[in-house]
Amino acid sequence: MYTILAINPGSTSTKVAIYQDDKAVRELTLRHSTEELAPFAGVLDQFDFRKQIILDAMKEAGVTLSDIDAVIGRGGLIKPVKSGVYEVNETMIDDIRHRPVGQHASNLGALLAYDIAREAGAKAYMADPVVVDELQDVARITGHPDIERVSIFHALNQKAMARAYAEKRGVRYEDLNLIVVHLGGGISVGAHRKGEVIDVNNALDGEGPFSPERAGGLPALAVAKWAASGKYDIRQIAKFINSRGGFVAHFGTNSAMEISKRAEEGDQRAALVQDAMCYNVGKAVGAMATVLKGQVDAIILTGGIAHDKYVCKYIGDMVSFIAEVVVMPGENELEALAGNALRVLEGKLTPRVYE
Ligand SMILES: Nc1ncnc2c1ncn2[C@@H]1O[C@H](COP(=O)(O)OP(=O)(O)OP(=O)(O)O)[C@@H](O)[C@H]1O
Ligand SMILES: CCCC(=O)O
Repeated sequence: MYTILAINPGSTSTKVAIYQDDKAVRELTLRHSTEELAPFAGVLDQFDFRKQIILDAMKEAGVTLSDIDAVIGRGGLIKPVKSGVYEVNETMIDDIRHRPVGQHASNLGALLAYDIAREAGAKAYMADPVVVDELQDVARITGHPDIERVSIFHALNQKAMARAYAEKRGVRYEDLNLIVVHLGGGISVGAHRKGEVIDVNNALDGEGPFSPERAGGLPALAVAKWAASGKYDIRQIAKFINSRGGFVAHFGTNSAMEISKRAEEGDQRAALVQDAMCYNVGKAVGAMATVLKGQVDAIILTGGIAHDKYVCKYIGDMVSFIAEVVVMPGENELEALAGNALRVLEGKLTPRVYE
């Protein structure tokens, strides 16, 4: 029997699981409020804070470091890579520490996995990091040659949910066209054509719908004027876009659950902004339906906010004319991570090498 530690640092949460073969013996989701994360200047400064949560979860489960056979983390902003499982190596750690493509909680996934695996004398892996890149060429081009679109999205959960949906229907993921909408701290809407995400909004850097923490697409000239105003430096502007935008900017909270509650209780501003988020998601789904030329087998709504019936109905009302809307709330990330590590340990899968 193999013992696997799976680590998923999300933008608003830390999720940890301990698996013995394919059975979860402990699963923990700890949500982090905007105030709790505010003292940390950058994501990497949260290393000790997040590591302690993981060590506590292990202690509660009665699992010691020497029990661990593999550690697998949700991976971060490294160079664009193919979908798959990667062994965490020094090159990857060096890129995350010194040349990250940006700030994202999942940057901690590989670092924490590597650190804990080293202490446990085991190997560390990551699977389907947020930089999985399967964009079709035409989707990379923008209206200026200096700026190319890049693929940054919830690759692990989007693919895990798409595969789970295909399995439920008794077909192969590679035989379906799907639009997968991840509704989390960030929101990504991906066009999956026969197993490849040929277009998706860069969910971190100001594309697509706004979300609890991200500003989403903003008018470019307005942002340029903001930058030229001298009121903010580039780090502050980056934060407005990718961690202190959306609900955080409007209301000071990253909790979609709280905004939903406020809207239900009659707060009209909360209701309008919540509707605007849903409206933008609906529009993004419409765009991805055209990417798939209308040949869409299903639209999958997933992530933490997909628990919210109002949000799912709003989006569903806008897009159900395209295809069946399937709600798969939460995420399959820990299970997907642990399953990948198990296949490596059993010798059924050879991890890719990050260069
Ligand atoms: N039952 C629920 N109803 C409504 N919203 C919910 C519910 N549960 C969680 N959420 C909201 O979902 C959001 C977090 O979703 P999720 O856990 O998928 O994100 P994350 O993993 O922290 O970040 P990301 O997925 O962007 O990496 C929060 O805003 C939270 O308030
Ligand atoms: C997964 C990267 C995008 C985001 O968190 O918004």
